[in-house]
Amino acid sequence: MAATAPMKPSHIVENSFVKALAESSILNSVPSQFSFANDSKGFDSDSIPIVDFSLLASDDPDQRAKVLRDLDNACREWGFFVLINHGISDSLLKDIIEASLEYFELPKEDKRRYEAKSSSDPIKSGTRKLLQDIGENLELEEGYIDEALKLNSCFQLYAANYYPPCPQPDQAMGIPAHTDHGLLTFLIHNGVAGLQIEHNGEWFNTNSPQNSILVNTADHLEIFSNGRYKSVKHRAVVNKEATRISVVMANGAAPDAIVSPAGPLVERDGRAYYRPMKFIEYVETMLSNRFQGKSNLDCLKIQDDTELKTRC
Ligand SMILES: O=C(O)CCC(=O)C(=O)O
Ligand SMILES: [Fe+2]
Repeated sequence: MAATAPMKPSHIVENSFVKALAESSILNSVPSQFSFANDSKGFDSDSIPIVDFSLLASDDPDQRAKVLRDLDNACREWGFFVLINHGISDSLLKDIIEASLEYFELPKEDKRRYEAKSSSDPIKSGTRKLLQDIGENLELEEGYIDEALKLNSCFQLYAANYYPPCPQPDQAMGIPAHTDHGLLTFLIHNGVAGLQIEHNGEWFNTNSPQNSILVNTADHLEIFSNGRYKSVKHRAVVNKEATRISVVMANGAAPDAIVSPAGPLVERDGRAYYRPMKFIEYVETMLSNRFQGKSNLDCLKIQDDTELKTRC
C-alpha cells in the first residue's frame, strides 16, 4: 500500500491515512481492507540491462553503435534498463527525494495544495535525447519521432510514492502489477529496494545504485514501435524495516497528439498492430481504472485483420 502524490488515482488510498496507519503503535498486522495475499518474491539477476547515457554522445562511432545496440536490446528484451552516467548530480537526485519526503510529512491540508487537479495538469519539460536515440534505433528519419508525437510540448507526469514499513510484507503490495502510460518512465528512489519487473513470466528485483535512474518502456512506446518494444509489467513490494520513497517521471507525447504505430514501421510490417488514440484520453482512462480489468493497451491491440472493427 503506497501513498502517491501529487496525482492521486482513485484506487490509491488517502496519502495521510496510509502514513498515519503505518505510524500507529498498535499496528502489527495488515488491516483486512489492504490485505493482498501475494507472492512478492523476485529473482535477483545480473543480466538486467545497463545503458551508459554518456556514451550515447560519444564521438567514437564504434562506442556509440555499441551503446545504441545496448539500448535497443534493453527496450526489446526487458523493456527496462538502469541508466548510468546520466549527468544529473547525486545531490540533485537526493534533493528530489528529500523534497518528496518533506511533502509526505506535511499536514493533509497543505498536501492538497500541491496535488494535481487533473491528469491534464502537466509538467512540461525534459530532455528527449533518449527518445531521439530510440528513433534512430527504429530506423526512423531524424525528427520523425519529435514531429509525430509533438515532443516539443510533451507531457510529463511526476509522482512520488511513499511506502511505509509494513508489519506483514507478504500480505501487502506497495503497487500491484501494472504497465505505465507514456513513452519512457524514469524512476529514482531513496536507496531502499522494492521495484520488481516482469521478464519471461518471472519477477525480478531491481537492486540498482541510488544514483542511477531506472527507465522502463511504457505503453505508448509499445504502440509507436508497432510492438517492437514491449511495455514492461512492474510492481512495488514493501518491506518490514524501512520506509521507501520513489519518484517517478512519466514522459509522454503531447496531450493532443494522436499516438499510433509509426507510419514507416507499419509499412515495414505490412499492418498496424494497435489502434490510434489521443494521448490525453489514454492517460485519463488509464488513471481512472488503473489496476482494474483490461488495460488500455490490450483494448488498442489488433489481434488480426478480422478484428479491425472490434473494440473493448
Ligand atoms: O515505486 C516503484 O518502484 C514503482 C512505482 C510505479 O510503478 C509507478 O508509480 O507507476
Ligand atoms: Fe509504474
